[in-house]
Amino acid sequence: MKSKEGRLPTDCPVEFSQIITGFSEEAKVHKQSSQGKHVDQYQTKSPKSRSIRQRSSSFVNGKCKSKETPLSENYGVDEMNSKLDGRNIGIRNLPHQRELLNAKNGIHFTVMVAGQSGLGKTTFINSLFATSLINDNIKENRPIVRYKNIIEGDGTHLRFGVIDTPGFGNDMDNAFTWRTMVNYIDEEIRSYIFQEEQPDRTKMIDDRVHCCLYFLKPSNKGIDALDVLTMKELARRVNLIPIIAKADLLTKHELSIFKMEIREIIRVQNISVCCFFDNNILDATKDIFQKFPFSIIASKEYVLNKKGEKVKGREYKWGTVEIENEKHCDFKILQKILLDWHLIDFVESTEDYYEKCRSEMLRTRLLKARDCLTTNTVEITDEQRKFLQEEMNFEDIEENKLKNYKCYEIINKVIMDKVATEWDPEFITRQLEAKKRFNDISNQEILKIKEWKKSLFMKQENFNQEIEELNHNLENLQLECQDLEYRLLMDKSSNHHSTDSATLVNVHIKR
Ligand SMILES: Nc1nc2c(ncn2[C@@H]2O[C@H](COP(=O)(O)OP(=O)(O)OP(=O)(O)O)[C@@H](O)[C@H]2O)c(=O)[nH]1
Repeated sequence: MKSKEGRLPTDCPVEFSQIITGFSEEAKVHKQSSQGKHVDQYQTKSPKSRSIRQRSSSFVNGKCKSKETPLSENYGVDEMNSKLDGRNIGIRNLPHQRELLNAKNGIHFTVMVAGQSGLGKTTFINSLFATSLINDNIKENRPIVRYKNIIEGDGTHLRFGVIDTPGFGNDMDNAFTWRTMVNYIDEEIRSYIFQEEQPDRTKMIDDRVHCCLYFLKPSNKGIDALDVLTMKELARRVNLIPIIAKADLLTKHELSIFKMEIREIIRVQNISVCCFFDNNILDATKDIFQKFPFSIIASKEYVLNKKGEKVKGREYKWGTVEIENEKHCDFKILQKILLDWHLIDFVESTEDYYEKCRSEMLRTRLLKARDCLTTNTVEITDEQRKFLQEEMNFEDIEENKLKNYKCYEIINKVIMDKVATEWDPEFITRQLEAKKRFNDISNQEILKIKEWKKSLFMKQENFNQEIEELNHNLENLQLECQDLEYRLLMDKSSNHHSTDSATLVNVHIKR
């Protein structure tokens, strides 16, 4: 085995090769059989490799199709199988061909580690891959950090990616912290959909997340609301595996009570965790379900166990815990699930989810193209408008057949990225909050204006009253004036009259 790319030291994969023994042994089988010698897939020397092979081909889309029965028996077409040059041909050989194809193409597997800061995500990943993939001394100050590596062996390769979410939940306001992870998962799916539309698909980058390990605080006080909300959102998009971190901080009794509590919260909150462990599958995995949620102890230190062996673990005054001891924690079983038993299931189920997203996305692009005719949110040319009006039938989009591609061309990645931002719950909530704040402020201002108007009206009324009083006074004064004038006239006229009569008297006397 050799390693390229990433930070994995070249000597480390020796341990890693032990972890993925099944993977490399399968690769050996592929090599031998491709050289012309038939190797019965159910008769390989390693019983472990045999069980892996049986399980891998048993699971399709997360459901059990057939357990150990060869495909040909299922279909009753044994007669269709014949031998040519010592090699099986026909339907019996199809699963083998499929495995050859997988080995040739290699497997992409990306796991995200989420959960609140300081729960041992980095330590766990380094323990899981038995290497220092993530350098915990130089932690990057970004919410999402991606680590990539390739393990090659016997003609096949496993490209694995790890997405770390350092510092999750450290913000003052964590209401939308989960969006960073969810946006990342959505963006990778969206990017892959658009990459598939490119003419050259050989250089496609597949960064889709296949599984998310969610680290829960070891406590006997339930789960934080932030964890419940984040798990709910993640579980809608990815295979979610909740795990109890730092299980060495709980006693056996506390751990079993906490496990029951988590199971109950997950049930009540309707969080759809990874479905490979449900009860319609093999007994071995049924047993795994009893262990769910897995309790993990991680460590980068080596300690001496009771037998004096050097093992990865943690040392306490009361004793030593070994991370790979199944009696101490579920580390080993989780490692087998991730890198061995269910590796193919994770990839297959992600493909299923991807297909749903892809068809949903294409449908959305058609609807968005239809909206171009009624709204002007997307700028289109006159020619495009004419095409949408005359050539497209938006009532029955299936009828348009290949004409739909013109709509996909109009509603491109740039537009869909904008749509994704507009549909972002954080954006919508912030927008609603801003609208509410605006309404509150404008209501307050309207109230102020109303009061101001009211006081103006009152003032105006007072002024009017004053004016009325003044007018009234004026009128009275005018009346008084008139009266006085009249009296004056009267006085004058009476004086005049008396003067006239006095003059008359004088005239008479003179005569
Ligand atoms: N007791 C105990 N301590 C652990 C365990 N796993 C990790 N630690 C310790 O917890 C501390 C934090 O571990 P990290 O791996 O850096 O935690 P993290 O989740 O990656 O932290 P962030 O990157 O800040 O999100 C380190 O001192 C580890 O040694 C465990 O299983 N048990």
